[in-house]
Amino acid sequence: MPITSTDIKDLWLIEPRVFEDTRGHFFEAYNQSVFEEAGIHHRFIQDNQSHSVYGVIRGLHYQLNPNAQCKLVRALHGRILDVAVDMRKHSATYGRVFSVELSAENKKQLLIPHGFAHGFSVLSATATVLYKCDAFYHKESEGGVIYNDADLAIDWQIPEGEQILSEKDLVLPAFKDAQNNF
Ligand SMILES: Cc1cn([C@H]2C[C@H](O)[C@@H](COP(=O)(O)OP(=O)(O)O[C@H]3O[C@@H](C)C(=O)[C@@H](O)[C@H]3O)O2)c(=O)[nH]c1=O
Repeated sequence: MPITSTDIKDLWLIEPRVFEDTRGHFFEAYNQSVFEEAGIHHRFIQDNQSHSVYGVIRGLHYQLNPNAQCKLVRALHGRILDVAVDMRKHSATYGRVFSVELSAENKKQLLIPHGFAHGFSVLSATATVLYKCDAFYHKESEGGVIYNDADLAIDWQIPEGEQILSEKDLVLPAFKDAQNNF
């Protein structure tokens, strides 16, 4: 299960080793000891799953400290563009956007640490996304950044007229005004 660093500290890309045979395939979707060996120490305690149609953009979301969440994200079905934004004020990459396509086919996973906003867009007809979290959902700690923030300038790879967002996500603040205790 190769775990590779990205150009943002503590943000990791995981590509499981897939075993194919006449029956189909097998892979370890998560193995705590492999992560520990790579120096990544998180204890996942909640799994979330969502299903969305083409054009949906969910995000950008985070939970504030002390309820910040590390997330290990993958697509069980379909293709998504997964996006993480570094919100750690003292980080050398503060405000940097990282995006990667995660799909049922490429089986890639993104490990997003505390201090990041997270979102994704759905590139296929439908997509099912599963992410492990190391902290429980805490509604009062929820924070967010507007998906079309001018400074972040994220390309969600969905034409403007085809983007679908929740009412909640349409009124999130700009990156520079977002609540941030990271
Ligand atoms: C996130 C979450 C939501 N909910 C409830 C609240 C609400 O009624 C319903 C749908 O919630 P939302 O609209 O916030 O779902 P969604 O927009 O999919 O929110 C998620 O977006 C992605 C990008 C993330 O990174 C997640 O952390 C989470 O914020 O589910 C839970 O019960 N537990 C949870 O952990």
